[in-house]
Amino acid sequence: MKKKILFIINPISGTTSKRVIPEFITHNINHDLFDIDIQMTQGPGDATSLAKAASDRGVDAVVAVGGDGTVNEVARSLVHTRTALGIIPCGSGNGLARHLLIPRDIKKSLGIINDFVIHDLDYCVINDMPFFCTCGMGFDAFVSQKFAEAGKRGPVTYVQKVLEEGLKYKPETYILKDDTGTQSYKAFLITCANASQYGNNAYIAPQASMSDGLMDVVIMEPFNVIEAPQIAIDMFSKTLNKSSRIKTFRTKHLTIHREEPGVIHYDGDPAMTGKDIDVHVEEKGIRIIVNPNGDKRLRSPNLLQSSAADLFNDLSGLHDDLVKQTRRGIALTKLLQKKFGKTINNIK
Ligand SMILES: Nc1ncnc2c1ncn2[C@@H]1O[C@H](COP(=O)(O)OP(=O)(O)OP(=O)(O)O)[C@@H](O)[C@H]1O
Repeated sequence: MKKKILFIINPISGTTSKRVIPEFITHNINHDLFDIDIQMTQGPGDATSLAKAASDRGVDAVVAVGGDGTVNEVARSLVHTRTALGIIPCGSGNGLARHLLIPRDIKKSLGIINDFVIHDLDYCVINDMPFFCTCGMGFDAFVSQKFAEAGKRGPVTYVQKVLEEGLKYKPETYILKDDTGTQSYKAFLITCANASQYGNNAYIAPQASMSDGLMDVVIMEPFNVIEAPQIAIDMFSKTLNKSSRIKTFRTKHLTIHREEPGVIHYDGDPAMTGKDIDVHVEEKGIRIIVNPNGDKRLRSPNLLQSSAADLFNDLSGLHDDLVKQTRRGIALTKLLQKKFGKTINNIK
């Protein structure tokens, strides 16, 4: 018997027109294996209700044709059901698709749907909001809010926003609690990562896995202007875990307390929360059509990237030591000046 697939297209995702996509899907899907239906969303939230109705009537897979926002809207209706999530990446960031090594070439990503290899993978929940890629608070949530307000789409706008706002952003203090204990951090941002990247190959948690039952918690501590470019380079070279300004650990369940209520993001969409935030993993809670030929080594840094990151972080450590020693030197000089000043005054 043929399997049933519903394709849900978000016409405003990404920067290119989706007009020809229905025809493209109809031409390239394997009609010997699948009966398909294609629907366009009319507005935000539409993908969630369309996917829920499809899952309720026993459709085998719902394919999100869009970016991480569309994937999130579809996937939240499919968790803990038999209906699998498929992705044709057409957004601006495509974080989950990139993590899963699903190509942005529509013909190739349709080939993956035709292969129909399904894995049970993890997803996470922040308060009561499911996310599949990353959630966060601090600077990344602030940027996602600015991005949503800007109303424009595309990576150039996003980078422009990051650069404009990054210079003004003030770190906050967060108290993190998991089964190993409680720790307080002053942080520029905190990300909980189910998958490895924000999108656009910005790897916030290069070693995150969607099949380990754990999330990677990434704490980015405040950094100075000299360190900022290297942090950006590390993010795009998959070597952020080597940075001295990054603390990471893995857990199943985390609570976070911050001084004031504020904005968080889940899969790039902003939302307001109170001072207390709860994040947990739902192990193997969603079925996803994966790329059976994806080369996982592509998620690791190459030798050059890895060595460059090691070298910079050694230099950065040296710089910190020098700063500390200079501070100690200044303090010692002041002390000596005080002592000698007194002695000289006494001699006088
Ligand atoms: N027909 C529609 N008109 C307006 N907005 C829509 C429509 N359908 C869906 N949306 C909203 O569009 C938003 C953006 O979609 P999506 O995240 O898929 O694209 P993107 O932002 O370009 O990609 P990415 O998240 O990968 O950067 C979603 O949050 C969704 O709620």
